[in-house]
Amino acid sequence: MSAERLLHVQREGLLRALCCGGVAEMLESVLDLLLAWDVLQWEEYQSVRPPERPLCHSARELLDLVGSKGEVACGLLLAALNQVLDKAQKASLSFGAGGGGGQGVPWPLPATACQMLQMERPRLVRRLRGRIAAILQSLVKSGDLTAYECDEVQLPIHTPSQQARRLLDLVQSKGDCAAKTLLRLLQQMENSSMSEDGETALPAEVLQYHKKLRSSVLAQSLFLSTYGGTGSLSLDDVYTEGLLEVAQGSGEVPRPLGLEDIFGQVGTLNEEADTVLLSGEAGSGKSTLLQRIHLVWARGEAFEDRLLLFAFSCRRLSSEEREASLRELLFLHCCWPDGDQELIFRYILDHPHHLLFTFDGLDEFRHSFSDERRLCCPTQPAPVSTLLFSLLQGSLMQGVCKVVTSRPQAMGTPLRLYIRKEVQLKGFSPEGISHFVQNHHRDPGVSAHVLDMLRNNSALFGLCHIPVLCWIVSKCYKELLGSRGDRPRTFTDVYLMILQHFFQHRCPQQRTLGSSWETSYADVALRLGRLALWGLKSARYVFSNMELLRCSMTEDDIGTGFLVHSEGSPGSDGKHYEFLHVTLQCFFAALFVVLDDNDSEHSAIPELFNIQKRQVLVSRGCLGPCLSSYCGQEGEPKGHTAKAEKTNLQITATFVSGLLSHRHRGLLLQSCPAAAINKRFREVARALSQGLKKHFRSIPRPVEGEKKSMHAMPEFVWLIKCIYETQDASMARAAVAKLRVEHLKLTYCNIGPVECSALAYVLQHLRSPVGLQLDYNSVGDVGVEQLLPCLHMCSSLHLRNNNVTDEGVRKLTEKVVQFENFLKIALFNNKLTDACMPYFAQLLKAKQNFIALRLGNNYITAVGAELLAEGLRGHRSLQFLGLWGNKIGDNGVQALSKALESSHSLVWLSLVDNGVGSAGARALADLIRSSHTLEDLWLTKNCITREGVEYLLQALEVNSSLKSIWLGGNRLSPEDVEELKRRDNRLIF
Ligand SMILES: Nc1ncnc2c1ncn2[C@@H]1O[C@H](COP(=O)(O)OP(=O)(O)OP(=O)(O)O)[C@@H](O)[C@H]1O
Repeated sequence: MSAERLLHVQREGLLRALCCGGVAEMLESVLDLLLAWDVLQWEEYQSVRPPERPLCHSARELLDLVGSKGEVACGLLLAALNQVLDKAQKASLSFGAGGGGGQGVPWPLPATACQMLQMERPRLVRRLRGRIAAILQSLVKSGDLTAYECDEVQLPIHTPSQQARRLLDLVQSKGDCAAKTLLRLLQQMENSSMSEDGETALPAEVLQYHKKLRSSVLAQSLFLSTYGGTGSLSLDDVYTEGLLEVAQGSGEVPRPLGLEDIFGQVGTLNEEADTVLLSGEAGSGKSTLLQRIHLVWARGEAFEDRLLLFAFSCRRLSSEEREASLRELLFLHCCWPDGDQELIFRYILDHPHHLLFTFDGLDEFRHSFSDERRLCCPTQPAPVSTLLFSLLQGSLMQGVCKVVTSRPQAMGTPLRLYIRKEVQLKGFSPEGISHFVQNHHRDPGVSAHVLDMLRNNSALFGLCHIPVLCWIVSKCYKELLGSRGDRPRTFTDVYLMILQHFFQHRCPQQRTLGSSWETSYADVALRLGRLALWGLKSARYVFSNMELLRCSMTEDDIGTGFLVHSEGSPGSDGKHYEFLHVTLQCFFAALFVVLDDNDSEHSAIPELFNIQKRQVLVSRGCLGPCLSSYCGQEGEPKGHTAKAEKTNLQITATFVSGLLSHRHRGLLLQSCPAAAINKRFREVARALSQGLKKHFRSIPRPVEGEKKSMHAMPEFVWLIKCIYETQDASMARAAVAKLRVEHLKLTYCNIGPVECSALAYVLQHLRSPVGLQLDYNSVGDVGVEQLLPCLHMCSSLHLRNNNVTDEGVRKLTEKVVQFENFLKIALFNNKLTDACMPYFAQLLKAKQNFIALRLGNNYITAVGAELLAEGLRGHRSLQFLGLWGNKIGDNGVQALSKALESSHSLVWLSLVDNGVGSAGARALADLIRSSHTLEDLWLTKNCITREGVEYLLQALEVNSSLKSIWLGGNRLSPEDVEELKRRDNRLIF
């Protein structure tokens, strides 16, 4: 279709995209390109540009104007739109052949500096954005601009991009001399990486503000809040590096990152966006990591290019009900300037690249994201939600780096569009756990004891990968050492331990929780639980004194230690409190759901578990009536709808399952009648069974020739975790009794060791074996160990990208060697070395029905290949062997080929990117000669020369089963390739 026609038929969609969110930036960026490509003349540009006219008028006029200029102009407009619009906006539009972005057009070189300003306009706008004040100052000094013109350019109603455009227009109107000065100044600044202030020193007021901000951030970040502000444990003493990875989809292989990488290029998905998302499950350490960033910045140990750091808590921002401008937000919420406010704010606006904004806990922000209103003006008051979202998506303070933390599921698609990159926090590694415990217990005897105990209880060790649980376990080590009988292995077990710890701390003479529960603390737990649940259902995590009173909380209740002081929102009166950690709030909420007997007619359980009805729960469901009498009205600010955070409700439901389990019945029965407990347990069982059935019903019919497969969603994993908490084998058996699939896919489901324990607990009851695909998770060696109990029901195990090491392989192979059904392993992209090759060799020797071994992208060398060859020699069933991206070289290939010569089963062999040369090719030729089964041989990206290919060709003469040898990326000239292709079309380059 012609460009003219495309413009015509898509007019409505194009207008919508150009006016998206009522912000002019999209249209103005398109205009920049059209001006640069000479599609628009200067006068035409002036006549269509906003803000001289309403945005939609400008957009319509632009389409009309370009439409009247013919096919080429229309093509270039489409190309400009293709460059400027984001992925989601482009999804429903077509850009025709000009969609390449106008980059192939041979533009003449600019003859004058003014022409340069015009032709380079889009890039210059970007380059100027953070340097406007400095450039203006220099241009005034050089006499090219007046102070009045300077002020005009910098009017605060304009965004930095608009200011850059106004500056360019102004300088262009002054002529070539001014244009040359501007280009020179910009170049000088970039070359010397000078600050935006050019040669002028930082104003004294700004310096003073910087110092004040530093000391305030330092004071706030020195101690970990979990410790109830006791100040006894500084962040320095206890901080342990967590595992950080860039999210999938960035095209990069995940590798552990350091703090600096959060701000670097690695993993960038969207160059134009400024917001970095730091995501992780509950308690994985997001807030602590942010606190670490604050601390090292405040001490001047890192991120020195960020002069000012503004740290926000979304929890606190949530309770801000007044409208505020950006200026108020910065000064009131972060640090009040003692000096000239005007000057400091001006500095902030002019130096976006010197600022860092952090927003902790976006999942705790009570208001939904809305794209309807975007704010550009930094002095205009607006609801805090509008301010926050305008900052995150960049219409406000473009160019400022923002880091926002959130649980993964809480970050909806609309906001994800504005994410520069996502960095995932995966909790502690096994070494991290040891490090944390040693930091926590400076007495080496105690830490060794705790670690020993963890090593002997792998389910608990798995839980400790989540830092908040590691903290609880370390804190409650005495309770743990004293625990007899049932060893703690579930979330609920661990949280009951902290309950016991705090209550016992209040009343040391009572030795066990059992004896004190009913008499002393059941009422306290109920009051805390009521407050906790009320908070969760309306996404409240900070409570005023008044709210505590409404839930009948006493000073003594507060003294138990589960609530800690919180700052509340600025300007709010009286003391404020929050739970030690939000997961503890979930635990108390669960206690309330399980124990409260005031309203036995209305059980909260069905709603808590029912995913679809969950929004109802927030506004008017069963939890509403049973709580409102205690806590009064919701008190939502007008125009806002609060939303309960779904993962917190899921965590609460998980605890409800655990508390109702038979193991903890004794405890509950002291405060609640048995009939009520039994009824609630039945409700949980029903809800879980219905939830799973819903998943099973959604399994599509298998495509012909393919296995029946279920791609599980994170919600499925949550249901399985609830079943694990119940520790009820019959429930686990019933859960999968009707699951009839051959393949269970759980990729990208945030599966760590804890989830592995739960999966194994349930999947061991499957009726027939499944292929279990756990690619792209964080299973690790501990997770592998947790999976062992279900491997007899697995036909294959896929663990691509899961941090598995040789130790994990040892445990895995030792186990699966006994299982007849187990036929395939895929461990692409893990941390395997030569040391685990004897385990695979042994597996192959012992299992003569094994089919596929895929070990690509690990650290296997010739030594490992030789060890593996031991197992391959004489093996009778292996069909697929994948060693892509290792370093086995010629020697390794020689050993493998020799061992495989006797194989009557091998169909597919991959040795891509392994440093294989012609000697290796010669060895493979022998294998080809002897094999009657091999069909595909992958040798791409090696260093095979012409000589090596000749060996392969000779062997092909006597082999008719081989269908293809892939040879692209070897040491062959284009002429060689052409000739070789002709000699045998099974050679593919
Ligand atoms: N890197 C770390 N070093 C030491 N302790 C840590 C670390 N990360 C987390 N912790 C411990 O775990 C607790 C919970 O961590 P944090 O609050 O940072 O998790 P989170 O991911 O923000 O949780 P949520 O999503 O539930 O708010 C901390 O208070 C601290 O005790």
